Amino acid sequence: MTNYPPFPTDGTVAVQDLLVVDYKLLKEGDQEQANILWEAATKWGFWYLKNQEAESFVEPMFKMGQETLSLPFEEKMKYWQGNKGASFGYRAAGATYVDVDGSTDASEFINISKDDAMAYPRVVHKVYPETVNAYMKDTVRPFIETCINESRVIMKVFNEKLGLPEGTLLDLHDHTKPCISETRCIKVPAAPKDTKIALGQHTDFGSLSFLANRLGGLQVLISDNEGEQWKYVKPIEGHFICNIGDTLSILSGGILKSCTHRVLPPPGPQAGHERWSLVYFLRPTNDVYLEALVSRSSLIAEAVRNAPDKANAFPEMTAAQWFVKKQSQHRTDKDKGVESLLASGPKNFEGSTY
Ligand SMILES: O=C(O)CCC(=O)C(=O)O
Ligand SMILES: [Fe+2]
Repeated sequence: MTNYPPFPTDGTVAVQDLLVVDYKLLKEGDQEQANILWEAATKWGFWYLKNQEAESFVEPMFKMGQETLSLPFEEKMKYWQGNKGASFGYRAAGATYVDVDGSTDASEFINISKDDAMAYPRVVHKVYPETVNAYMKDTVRPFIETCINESRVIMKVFNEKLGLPEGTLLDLHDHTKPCISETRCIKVPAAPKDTKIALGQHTDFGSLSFLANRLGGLQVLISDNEGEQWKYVKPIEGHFICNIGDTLSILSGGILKSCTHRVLPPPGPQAGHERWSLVYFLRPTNDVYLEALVSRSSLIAEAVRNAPDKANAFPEMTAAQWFVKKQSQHRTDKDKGVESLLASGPKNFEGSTY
């Protein structure tokens, strides 16, 4: 991919240093790495994963994303994710509000379901553009499979540290069952006009996210003695940026942290470059009921006892139902049909006026 200018490390922007977990050692059972992972996941919910095994698929995944998102708008809208809570397929930039003043995001996605990639050419949920299908067997599927394998190593550590019966978290994320896990390739156009926020603040819905980005822009909301502060996360080549999402935080009674984050246009000398990022979102199987696993771990039971406000905040529905609810929030295209969106054209979706 392009040779980008460096991420600014001269103190002009606030940067959050994340702990680095060595995947290779973690997989071999190294206790020190397990402790680093646990510290990162319980304090901040974000960490770098080095020596991860999916790196050879990252560039081809970006190529797939570039070929797909450079298709004409009308063509991409044939694969629209819709506005009824589904996620798989194409999502135009500007689909969500990022501020109460009505400004919208500037990120365009192609989302590919884990179930569809695994079953390809059989269709489980959705059909995709030819530019995706051409990469399905040699790139998309092995990328997802590698992320799943890595998630299993990480989940085993969490399972043990949380004192859960063996295999509990793996069962709740059984990759052979239907679920809403997906991979996402994201484009933010070069210097979107006046855009201050490329992707609005959010927590990830699912359990674990594996993110590869080349340019800065990702910010995490950190609370410390000085209060709350947005800090950039510096992309490091070959490293995934991993984070905990809401469902794993709920299941663990809040012990594992789901950290709020957002994306700004790239900072400093990186400004004005088109920004690409890639994520695999590992989510629970559809039927998992979202509540803390208090009856299976005394540690989780204690955490919930100590934070009763959190205990009352459980969604009281399954992962699949809650996802539909979350996906429907803050949408700009709520009541619009595909015809009216096509008639407005992509201009309405480019950049924001915030
Ligand atoms: O593009 C990034 O760096 C982060 C994307 C993200 O947070 C998301 O898609 O949920
Ligand atoms: Fe996110």
